Amino acid sequence: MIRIDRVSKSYDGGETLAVRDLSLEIRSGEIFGLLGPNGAGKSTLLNMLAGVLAPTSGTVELDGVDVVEEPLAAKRSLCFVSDSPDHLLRLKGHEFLRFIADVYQIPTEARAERIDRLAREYGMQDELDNQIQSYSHGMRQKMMVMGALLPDPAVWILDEPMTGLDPKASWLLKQSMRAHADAGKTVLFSTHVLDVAEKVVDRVGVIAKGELLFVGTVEEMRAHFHNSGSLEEMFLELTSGDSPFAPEPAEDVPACPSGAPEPPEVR
Ligand SMILES: Nc1ncnc2c1ncn2[C@@H]1O[C@H](COP(=O)(O)OP(=O)(O)OP(=O)(O)O)[C@@H](O)[C@H]1O
Repeated sequence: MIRIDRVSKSYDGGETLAVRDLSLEIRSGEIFGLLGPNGAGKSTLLNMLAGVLAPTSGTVELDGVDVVEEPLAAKRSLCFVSDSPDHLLRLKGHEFLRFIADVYQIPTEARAERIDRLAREYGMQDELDNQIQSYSHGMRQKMMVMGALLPDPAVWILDEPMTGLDPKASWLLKQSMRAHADAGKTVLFSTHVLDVAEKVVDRVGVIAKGELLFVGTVEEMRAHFHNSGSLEEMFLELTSGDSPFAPEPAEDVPACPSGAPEPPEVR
């Protein structure tokens, strides 16, 4: 489970407020999709959850462990795929995966079998002896995803994980996400690919200008908007400047359209 309590993050000495007083709980056993336009604050939020960035204020807990107060314990319970798969580029594929296995103390007997299985699944068997810097963008992304799948931690945080993956790898990743959540673990990912999100998520959160505008299932979103259309249509409606949910509304704009039922959680 991920608990985010009144988290804010500013950059440039407070000039840019990337995440604003955001609270959210993501449950064990669910796949949660974080959606939002460019610059909405998704990566900033995910980096704070992963302990890469410190919040300016507020707290984050992973399975009850505070990410700032107990960084090592928190990191042990999570794997993070960032949106720039450019880490440890000089390592060869198998060195990178062994490094991950060491960090997460995966027993020797299990690691060879898991690395072999992941490499076969993602079609990377012939690449493991090559340096990651020689990989294409999609191959780097596959390697980062394999690194996240290897330790099987309680929480997966994936920042735009489908970007650059070929259809088979993308399908495999979706299957793995479902299996992970069905095993009672937590999967949080951000994406711009709304038709993928619609198929895979249990709940979505829509963020714009650092604020959460909606949290709920796609069905709840449809009921709220009286819309039988796609997630994409509702997303565009929700994040358009005209939306009553758009951040920083004029003071006389109501929080909900009149006559519309209250959504499960609208912020
Ligand atoms: N290192 C940084 N220094 C200053 N401002 C930053 C930094 N990183 C992000 N920002 C700003 O914070 C805001 C949120 O950016 P963030 O990268 O979190 O958005 P995002 O939703 O992930 O965007 P995208 O979908 O384009 O990846 C933006 O206004 C961005 O310009």
